Amino acid sequence: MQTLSLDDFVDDKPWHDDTPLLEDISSADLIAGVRIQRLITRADKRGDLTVLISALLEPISPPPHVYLVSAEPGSIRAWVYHKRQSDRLACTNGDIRVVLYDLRKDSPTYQKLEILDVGAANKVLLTIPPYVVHGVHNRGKSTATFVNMPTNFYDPKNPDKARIRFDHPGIPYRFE
Ligand SMILES: Cc1cn([C@H]2C[C@H](O)[C@@H](COP(=O)(O)OP(=O)(O)O[C@H]3O[C@@H](C)C(=O)[C@@H](O)[C@H]3O)O2)c(=O)[nH]c1=O
Repeated sequence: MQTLSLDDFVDDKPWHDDTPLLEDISSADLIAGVRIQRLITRADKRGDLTVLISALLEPISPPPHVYLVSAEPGSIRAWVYHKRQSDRLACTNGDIRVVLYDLRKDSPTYQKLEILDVGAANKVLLTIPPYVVHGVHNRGKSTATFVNMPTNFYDPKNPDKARIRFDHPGIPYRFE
């Protein structure tokens, strides 16, 4: 049997398909600075692959920190905002509602509420800029996961996270 060498491997051929990678889901009335990009899943008989973020088509701020959140059915993570980082939530499974609220007094969308239902039926990369208040609710009957690829690393000695209770009356949304 001839000894296998690296040269015996065959390089993948270039390929292209018409499904745009990370296409913006245009919604003119989004809260200022929020971005929603559609995630594309490519499947084959072995399973599937979904690109969560890529610098292929445009420069990105490379994520210095990436983590996976598992949300139990009915669980609520709200309300939070970050002062220095943008969150980049890749939601690809489950039935997740992300609620955004703009309390930036100088924002053109000040006091705008945004309700986004994402996950298996609407796979997205959601970019949430600093100071935009957000909450995440797993409305499904099974555990859901999402990946966060924030623009800053998380420092336990100086967590960049400000919170208020999920049912604060100052935010015009009730998690049910
Ligand atoms: C963010 C983070 C938290 N942790 C720890 C802190 C804590 O013990 C546990 C859970 O962290 P938190 O309570 O901050 O995570 P949580 O409040 O569940 O926040 C998550 O939910 C959504 C709404 C977000 O906006 C993200 O910030 C995401 O971190 O994990 C890390 O070890 N590394 C990290 O990068």
